[in-house]
Amino acid sequence: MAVLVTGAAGYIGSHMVLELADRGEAAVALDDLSVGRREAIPGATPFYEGNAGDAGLVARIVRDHAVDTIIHFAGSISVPESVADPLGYYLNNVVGTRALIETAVRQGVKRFIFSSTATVYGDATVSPIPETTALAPINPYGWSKLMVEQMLRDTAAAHGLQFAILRYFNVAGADPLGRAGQSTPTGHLIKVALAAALGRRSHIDVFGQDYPTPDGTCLRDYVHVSDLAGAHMLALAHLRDGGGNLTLNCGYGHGSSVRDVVATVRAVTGQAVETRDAPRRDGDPASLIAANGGILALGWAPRFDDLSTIIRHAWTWERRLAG
Ligand SMILES: NC(=O)c1ccc[n+]([C@@H]2O[C@H](COP(=O)([O-])OP(=O)(O)OC[C@H]3O[C@@H](n4cnc5c(N)ncnc54)[C@H](O)[C@@H]3O)[C@@H](O)[C@H]2O)c1
Ligand SMILES: O=c1ccn([C@@H]2O[C@H](COP(=O)(O)OP(=O)(O)O[C@H]3O[C@H](CO)[C@@H](O)[C@H](O)[C@H]3O)[C@@H](O)[C@H]2O)c(=O)[nH]1
Repeated sequence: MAVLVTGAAGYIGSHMVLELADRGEAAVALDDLSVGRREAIPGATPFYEGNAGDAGLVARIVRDHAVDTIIHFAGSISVPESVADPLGYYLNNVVGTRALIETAVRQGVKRFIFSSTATVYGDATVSPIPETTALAPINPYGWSKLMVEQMLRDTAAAHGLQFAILRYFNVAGADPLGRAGQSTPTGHLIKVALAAALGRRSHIDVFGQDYPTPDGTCLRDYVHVSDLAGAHMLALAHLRDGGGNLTLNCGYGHGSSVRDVVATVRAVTGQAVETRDAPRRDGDPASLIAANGGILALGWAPRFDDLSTIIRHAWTWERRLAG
């Protein structure tokens, strides 16, 4: 039996493929390479280039590799881009995923693990945010993820598909052994700040300085990508053992501000990173910090819960990419 990883050539998917290989699991990789890079997938892992919403292709992969679990990372991921292009986001994230879930059901796939996001909480009024908090996204990206969550619950009730919905907070860092990292283009804060440290940007913009947070900039719960891959393995083991369906936050339970991140980037890299105050960015909630009792109860024991370590691993990767 094999695990199909969609979006496997992307940032988190490529770390998941490594984690599965490290644990001796059979994995198959699918990515349309719209953003991801073929080189991100280890040569030994079977790779298919195509769309996760292509029912014919996915059915063939499921049959040829005896896929019993799909871990679905493929999707469009940028909050500001979703504000500018909502229909593109609903097409890729909702319409495409609907087709994938239907193929899973038709082909008898047992389990589906879905990349959701803290963005489903919108401007949450509690911190840290428990999974039971009212869901009220404030941007199309968050809505697209929430729609898929609902589809999964309804499909599970009707057809018995097992699911784990994992709501990631801000994923960051890189494989500690240097085998993978964030190669896909992104406006994520740590990537942008490291580009400035490398001299590839003159400065970084700080979007908004008047949020209701201790230093006026947004708070985020930065979670190491390898710890996140580990959380998926726990969810998979739980479902395999016949455990109930899961909806769980994945974060460490504490936040860092934009200014904290910049200060840590300066400390880790030894470079002066210039910041410029800029207006708020559309669709940004002030604070997103996980209540993580659920994933901890599953046995999650994070290894890299430290912003300096996260940034150090990312810095090692960025310097390697820069050649
Ligand atoms: N990075 C984060 O902080 C974060 C936080 C919360 C949730 N997520 C979710 O995690 C998942 C992975 O995110 P990432 O950071 O690795 O993004 P990424 O852009 O690096 O990877 C996504 C991959 O999916 C591929 N892809 C996109 N649409 C596709 C399609 N229709 N068919 C096949 N392949 C397709 C892209 O080529 C890319 O390789 C996404 O679903 C994202 O919404 C990410
Ligand atoms: O050049 C920059 C880039 C970002 N920020 C700020 O830094 C914070 C983090 O932004 P970013 O790294 O872009 O991540 P988010 O917008 O928080 O979204 C990420 O984290 C979400 C979960 O919390 C995921 O759902 C998304 O896919 C993922 O992009 C926000 O306050 C931004 O306004 C800046 O000030 N300057």
